[in-house]
Amino acid sequence: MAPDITTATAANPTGLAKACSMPSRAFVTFLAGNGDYVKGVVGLAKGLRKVKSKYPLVVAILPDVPEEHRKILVSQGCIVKEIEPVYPPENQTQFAMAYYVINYSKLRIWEFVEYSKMIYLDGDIQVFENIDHLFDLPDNYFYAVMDCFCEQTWSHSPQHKVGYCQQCPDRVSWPADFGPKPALYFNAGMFVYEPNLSTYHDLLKTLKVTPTTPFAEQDFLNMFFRDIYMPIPPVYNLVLALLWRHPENIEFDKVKVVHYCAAGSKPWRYTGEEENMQREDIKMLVNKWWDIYDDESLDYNNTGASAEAEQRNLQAFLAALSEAGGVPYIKAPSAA
Ligand SMILES: O=c1ccn([C@@H]2O[C@H](COP(=O)(O)OP(=O)(O)O)[C@@H](O)[C@H]2O)c(=O)[nH]1
Ligand SMILES: OC[C@H]1O[C@H](O[C@@H]2[C@@H](O)[C@H](O)[C@@H](O)[C@H](O)[C@@H]2O)[C@H](O)[C@@H](O)[C@H]1O
Ligand SMILES: [Mn+2]
Repeated sequence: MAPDITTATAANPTGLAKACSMPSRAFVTFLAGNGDYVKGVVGLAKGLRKVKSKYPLVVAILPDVPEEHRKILVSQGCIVKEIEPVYPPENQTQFAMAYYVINYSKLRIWEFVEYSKMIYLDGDIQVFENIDHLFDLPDNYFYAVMDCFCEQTWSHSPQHKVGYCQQCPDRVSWPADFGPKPALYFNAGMFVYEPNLSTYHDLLKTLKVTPTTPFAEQDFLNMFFRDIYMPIPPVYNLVLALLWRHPENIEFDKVKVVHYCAAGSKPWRYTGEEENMQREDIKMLVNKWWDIYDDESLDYNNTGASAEAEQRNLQAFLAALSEAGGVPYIKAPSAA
């Protein structure tokens, strides 16, 4: 019986991942608009290549991402998947940043069930050390790094008002008359998850009846996954504010993943004018991001990865064809 050869895609070049039920894994990020976040995604693609990750980068793009940006992403070896926007119920609240409304579209990545496990990374994240081992974390949990409530962006929240932060729960204890202490809360710029259709439909159904809140999909994901959320160390998602809010929680030299989410810290927009942006550690991290972005040796077409990928795909396809009773397949000697 010939294997069910599904449509070959960049992620599944021989269309055989399903037929061979290979557990496939990938990093995934999200890109919207025709602005400069595409630079963030290119930087991320090159950073993952620099750390020799075994897994591809999928980019979930909204329809408003222009063809020119899509071509750039494909030329950098990304697997580009267009998604439809997800809109929250009508907007009953002021988002911490007006553009956060588009971030609900991130929920579409639960539909990517051709992958058994994925690591989501914001486009303003850079991976400076290999984190492929996170794919081996036990299934059925939602792994992410705890956020911080100390920045002005949290001024709307009761915890900010009393000076409570989960990063240092003993500094100011949670007031008894505020009711139960809030559940641990993660930053949604990076998380390890398993795509799943029933979870996906449950997310969309629940969203329809959930009032919007200042941190948009991040608040929603924290509510939805609160029972299976498993905190992982901040080295996997350094929310920059921790450098000045909770330096005692950070071993700077051990940081593997940096999240350029503090105001003024997006490397491709960096001017150094905003608060904290003249710190030596911030300037060093912004330069490290640019070193990767500007490194042409990390471009997909310069790394031989593309030629290797083509050879691998051909071998896999011929093996499958042979298995399916097609042409006899004799493994070619490795070119190397
Ligand atoms: O105009 C935009 C705004 C956001 N994003 C994507 O949405 C993510 C979340 O937004 P952002 O990182 O700016 O939020 P922050 O982490 O800074 O709060 C970004 O990293 C991008 O991947 C995008 O592609 N275009
Ligand atoms: O749409 C809501 C966004 O909320 C989060 O960003 C915030 C949050 O981390 C605050 O705690 C920080 O103070 C702030 O700087 C930062 O921008 C996620 O990084 C982003 O991916 C996205 O979910
Ligand atoms: Mn971000």
